[in-house]
Amino acid sequence: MIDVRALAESEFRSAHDLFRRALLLPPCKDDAWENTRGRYELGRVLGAFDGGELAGTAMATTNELAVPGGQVAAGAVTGVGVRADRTRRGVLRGLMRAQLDDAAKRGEPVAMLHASEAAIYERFGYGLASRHRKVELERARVVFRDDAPRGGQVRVLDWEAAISLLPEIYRRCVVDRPGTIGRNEAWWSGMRQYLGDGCLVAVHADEDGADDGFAVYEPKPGDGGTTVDVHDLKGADATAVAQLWRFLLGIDLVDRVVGHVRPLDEPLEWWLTDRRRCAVTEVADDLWVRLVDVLAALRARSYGAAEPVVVEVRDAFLPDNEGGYRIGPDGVERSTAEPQLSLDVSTLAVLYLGDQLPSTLVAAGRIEMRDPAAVAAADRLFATLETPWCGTGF
Ligand SMILES: CC(=O)SCCNC(=O)CCNC(=O)[C@H](O)C(C)(C)COP(=O)(O)OP(=O)(O)OC[C@H]1O[C@@H](n2cnc3c(N)ncnc32)[C@H](O)[C@@H]1OP(=O)(O)O
Repeated sequence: MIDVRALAESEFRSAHDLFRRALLLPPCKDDAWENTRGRYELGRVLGAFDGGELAGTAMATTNELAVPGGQVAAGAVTGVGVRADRTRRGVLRGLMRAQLDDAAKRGEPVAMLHASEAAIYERFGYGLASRHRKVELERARVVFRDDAPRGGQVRVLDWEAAISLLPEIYRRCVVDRPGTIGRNEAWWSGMRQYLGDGCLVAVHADEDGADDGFAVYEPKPGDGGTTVDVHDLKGADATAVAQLWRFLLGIDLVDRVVGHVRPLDEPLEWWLTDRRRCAVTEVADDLWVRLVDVLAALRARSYGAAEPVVVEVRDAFLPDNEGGYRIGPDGVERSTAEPQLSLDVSTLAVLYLGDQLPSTLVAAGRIEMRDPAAVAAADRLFATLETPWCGTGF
């Protein structure tokens, strides 16, 4: 019999260590715990007990998610782990049940996570809502085109000097793109701990001297030359982002620059005279999203101009969501009209931020098409200008 309850603060560290062991990592050291404990929110850290012993844990932190045309309250789910000697007997299922029920009680329409494995979370209604890519560039062979955006100034700071600036730049400049989430103080101190001491920060200021972008990067010497790993690069506009890349690709003695967790639509290759110098070496899962309250979640985003479409949603894990929804540019309502499209709630999550169009998921067999005319309308409703991207680990 598995019992799930919210843990007391005094139990957080053992939950964290259990999570780390599940990820095959050693227990947390005292100083690292000091930087980590702030992420644990009382009431949102769950423990699953089997025979009175802690067998698994999952937590969520209160956050917001940018969706097309707006923001929605979203719990950021993390710290999910089950003891290796207690797996495959329903511990995670019990934790997911308690966590999604709690999110519903809090009135949080969306839950989100980064998944360790792609096969775990769909059964609980999560769908892959955004993806990111990795890019690798040989510095000596990169030349920026004359028409690539240019302007402002980049200055280099060490982490201690930069940390007072970055949260504010992030808050002001990185807001609209679907998939963006908030970064609180605890997140930034966790980031500091995660990064090595060799990390540096480049800050971009626009023509008026206002800071509007930053890159956190780490030069790493190795046998094949020196690589700069770009861990985090965000900017208010294309000029800030292009200028930061120009800076990183211009650092002396560097052989290779690797951008991790970059948005799929970043136009880096289009800024170069030879686009093949920017090698995309990986496209991977970014954010998984769960629509906890389908009506509220659908209402939180905007839609393109098209005829409304009636969509039937199936949701075995949270059956209150099941039924028809009329989705149109003027809003979303529950509907008892004959559905034109039918899909699982996890597939709706794939559409939610605009990463995939309905027509793609019809072709994939993930959406049942009852009225073919509805597919083109659904594409126009769900399409977004920017590709979704979270780019924030948690
Ligand atoms: C957001 C994050 O924190 S991601 C990090 C997730 N944690 C990890 O990857 C750490 C290592 N793994 C673990 O701790 C565990 O194996 C977990 C958390 C992935 C799964 O926990 P369990 O208690 O074994 O899962 P549980 O027994 O409740 O299984 C529920 C269902 O998921 C399936 N499942 C569980 N783990 C996996 C997996 N890794 N791959 C595929 N299916 C899985 C089970 O087969 C079961 O399927 P069913 O619904 O068809 O019966």
